[in-house]
Amino acid sequence: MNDQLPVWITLAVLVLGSLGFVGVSSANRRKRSKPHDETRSLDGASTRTGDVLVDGDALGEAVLAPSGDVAPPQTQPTEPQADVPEPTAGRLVRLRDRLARSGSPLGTRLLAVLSRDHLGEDDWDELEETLLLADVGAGPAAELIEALRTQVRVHGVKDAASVRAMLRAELVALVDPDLDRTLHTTPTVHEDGTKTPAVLLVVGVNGTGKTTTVGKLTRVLVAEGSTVVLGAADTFRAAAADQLTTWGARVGVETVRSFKDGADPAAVAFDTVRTARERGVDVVLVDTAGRLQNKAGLMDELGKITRVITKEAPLTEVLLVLDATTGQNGLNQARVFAEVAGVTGIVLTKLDGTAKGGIVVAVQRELGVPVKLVGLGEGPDDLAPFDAEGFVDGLLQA
Ligand SMILES: Nc1nc2c(ncn2[C@@H]2O[C@H](COP(=O)(O)OP(=O)(O)OP(=O)(O)O)[C@@H](O)[C@H]2O)c(=O)[nH]1
Repeated sequence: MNDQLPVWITLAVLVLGSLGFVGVSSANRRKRSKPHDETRSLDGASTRTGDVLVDGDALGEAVLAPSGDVAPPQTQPTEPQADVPEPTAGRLVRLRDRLARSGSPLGTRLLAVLSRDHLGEDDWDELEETLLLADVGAGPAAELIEALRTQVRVHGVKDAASVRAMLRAELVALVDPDLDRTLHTTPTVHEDGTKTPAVLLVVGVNGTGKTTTVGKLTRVLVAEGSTVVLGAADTFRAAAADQLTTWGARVGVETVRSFKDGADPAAVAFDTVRTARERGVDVVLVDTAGRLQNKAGLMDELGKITRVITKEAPLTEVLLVLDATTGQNGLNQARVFAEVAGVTGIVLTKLDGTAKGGIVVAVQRELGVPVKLVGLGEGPDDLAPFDAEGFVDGLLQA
């Protein structure tokens, strides 16, 4: 036995040593994983966050209301500021490249016909057809043809440069440079120094690009020096809130959201605006679900969201997001939203994916609301403030 003592001692040391190693290693793992398991919410309350919450496991019980369908909205902590968004000036110039890639653009075809030596009835018909195919709409197309006919009668068709100048002037008039396209994002600062945030509600049919637009617009506002809070009131599609949170986190902006599927979107919207007020934030952007079940349902949902928001702060903009590639079909759906939501501006997305730039004109005419922003791609900074001259130059130079 005594002979074997050193062997036993050596074995005991080895076993204890390896146990010790495992213990330290686990402790380190726990330490490393702690930030994922527990962080502070905007309210300073300790909540568990991270991948687990996104997966929506039993953790929900810790952060959701114990009973009832409506979950209290949660604020999602953000990662350190990572991106520096591009300035917005000059972004519309990209339209030219994007249109050039979309094949047989409107401007090129119009110029080709107008540059012919003697314009006969067939040529005018061809011009009108080109405008209709580009979704300009029957009324505006007829108006433009009439104006061009008058110009040609008075001045004649001369060199390419004057044809282009004539077409440019008439297209700019059609798109209407006098419409007020200001995006109202300025908060109201009161005498006592408190602030009422500007509140922008973003509505539209699903898949048109609402969440992406809110994300891109957040970047624009951050680049301009505003503080922003996002509200994920699209509680219909769980991934929409995750998507929005990611957009915000990339520029250090926080998102108010619920972790319960189908939670009341109005509750999320209300909490977002209240959070923004309490924190003295400049702008609130509220993303909504695009369910167009029926007009009454939509009216109920958007009506309720609007009512609860306005208890905290007036709505400064209701932006209708419209997919430029859906043409007349999209317009019909947009009309329903415009009727129920009191739309103040249009965001025309996916303009990069269509040669039919004429939809800008049709949309403004049909809805009586100006296009304020255009989406020119899927990139984070592919959102441009819209102006008539820049847009027409894009069409004609493509
Ligand atoms: N090419 C292009 N794609 C865009 C543009 N804007 C959005 N998209 C894409 O359109 C798709 C739908 O965008 P979302 O932002 O999820 O649309 P949504 O309206 O929020 O959809 P729901 O949440 O289902 O209502 C995504 O793949 C976006 O990348 C744009 O201007 N150009």
